[in-house]
Amino acid sequence: MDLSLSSSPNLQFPLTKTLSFPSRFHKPLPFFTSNPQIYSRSSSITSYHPIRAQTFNQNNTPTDDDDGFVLEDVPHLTNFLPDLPTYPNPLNYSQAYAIVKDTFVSPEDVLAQQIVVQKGSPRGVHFRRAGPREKVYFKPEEVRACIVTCGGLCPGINTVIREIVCGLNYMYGVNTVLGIEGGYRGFYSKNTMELSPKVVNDIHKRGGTILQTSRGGHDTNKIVDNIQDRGINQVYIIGGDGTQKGAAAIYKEVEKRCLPVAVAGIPKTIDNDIAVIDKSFGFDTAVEEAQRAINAAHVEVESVENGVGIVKLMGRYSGFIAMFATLASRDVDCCLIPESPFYLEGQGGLFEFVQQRLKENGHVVIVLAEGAGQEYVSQSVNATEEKDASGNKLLLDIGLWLTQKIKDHFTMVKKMAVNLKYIDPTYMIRAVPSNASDNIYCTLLAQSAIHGAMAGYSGFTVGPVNSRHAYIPIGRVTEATNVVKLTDRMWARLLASTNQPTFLNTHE
Ligand SMILES: Nc1ncnc2c1ncn2[C@@H]1O[C@H](COP(=O)(O)OP(=O)(O)OP(=O)(O)O)[C@@H](O)[C@H]1O
Ligand SMILES: O=P(O)(O)OC[C@H]1O[C@](O)(CO)[C@@H](O)[C@@H]1O
Ligand SMILES: [Mg+2]
Repeated sequence: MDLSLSSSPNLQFPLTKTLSFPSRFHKPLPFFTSNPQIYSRSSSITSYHPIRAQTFNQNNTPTDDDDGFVLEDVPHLTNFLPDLPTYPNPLNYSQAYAIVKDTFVSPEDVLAQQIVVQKGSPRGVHFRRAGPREKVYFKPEEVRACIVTCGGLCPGINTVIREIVCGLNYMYGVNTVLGIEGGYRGFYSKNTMELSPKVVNDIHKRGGTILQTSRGGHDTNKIVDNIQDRGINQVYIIGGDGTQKGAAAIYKEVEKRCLPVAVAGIPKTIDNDIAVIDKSFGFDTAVEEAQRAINAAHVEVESVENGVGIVKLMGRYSGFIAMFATLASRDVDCCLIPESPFYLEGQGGLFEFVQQRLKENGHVVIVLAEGAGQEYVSQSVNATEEKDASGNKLLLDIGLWLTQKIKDHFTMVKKMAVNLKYIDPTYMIRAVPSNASDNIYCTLLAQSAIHGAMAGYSGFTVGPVNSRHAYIPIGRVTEATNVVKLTDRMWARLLASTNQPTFLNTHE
């Protein structure tokens, strides 16, 4: 199966033409489509359509033996700049790669989205494998890269920044990397920070982001104007689903203006709510850090009579942190997440369960994701819907609400004194530096993003798909939110571990 693109870095273009950086008012070239005989490509990365790859026989005639193989490919700069010159990859001369057997990823390497398949089933969706390519589309000395961090914090952001700066420098000899301060709006409202391996050397030991972050303030035109004005030709964008949507908009504008600018997204979200990728960086650290809060709750409630510990963890729409922290801890009696509605009163309800555990064990620990039961809180406090600067709904405090409900129920209805301890460690678990495994993960993400940008890919998000890193079209990761699927086995594993109610009974 020939997966080479007429527009991909397969050494198909002569190295003769040098391309000057177009001015901001450069007239856009007509949209370049790749050779339809070889491949058909979606012109939009935001509305996402899977594309079927076509196979060819030796006479270059299309054949029909692709077994349902679909490649969801990422854009390449040559889509709209077909004459971009290429250069040998500097990794050819890198000591680090001197004895590596296969330094370069074959253009034919792809990763399957589904690895559990049945005999005879279609081969399904694939993504381009991340990694260094034989030819690059940038001269190292001409690269002016920038990094921006947007959205909420997450352990590991500084590690990604460090590894982009060091990777660009040590692997590709790039000396100019600018830090955009304060998120998207920093492009047009702040000065940049010069980043060198020396500047970023030990930032991975700190939580947060040395570049600062923000919500809102995404003005695509102003951002791209600024990219042009500063002569930036590689943009590394670290952030969650909102940020990746912003990255897609930047890519579209760059494409419209026909700028030789690679736009690479690195997915960041403590909630692990980004689709397609195996998990997001910082998530494991957050789960580990959450253990400390759960442990504290357990110690507290074990040491008193009728102790009820409530721990609130992050997770707006996705209860992954709560689910994995519960599974890891084994001190948790009940885990409540946004995906699984619960109820308090009656048979199979939370009150009944709490009472039963108090009777059996003398204490109970409840972990809840911040997005759980929002409908109850908003009803009870009659709240108006407030949003943050990015348009995300501001959540009401389910932890406080539940604490009060349990207290009222047991003291007033059951005439039973309970000892309630409510712990809200939400910001603590995302402010810590990343742990060892997340640091390694961040390094791979950064290096994969660099290889992709240097190879001329653009408008992509990098991330692991079935443990191997892939270049994923941005639209593919933003079209849906990754949530806990109650019908998958993992939630069943949690229920089997805690033996908590499923809340599936119709409640009276
Ligand atoms: N649809 C969109 N188009 C362009 N920009 C967007 C869009 N949605 C969000 N953004 C921008 O992306 C940035 C970050 O968005 P947001 O605050 O939603 O965080 P996030 O990236 O989703 O991260 P997290 O949810 O993990 O905190 C903001 O600057 C916001 O303006
Ligand atoms: O208060 P902030 O910084 O806007 O962020 C809070 C939100 O960010 C997240 O951590 C996602 O980044 C959510 O879990 C949480 O609701
Ligand atoms: Mg988000």
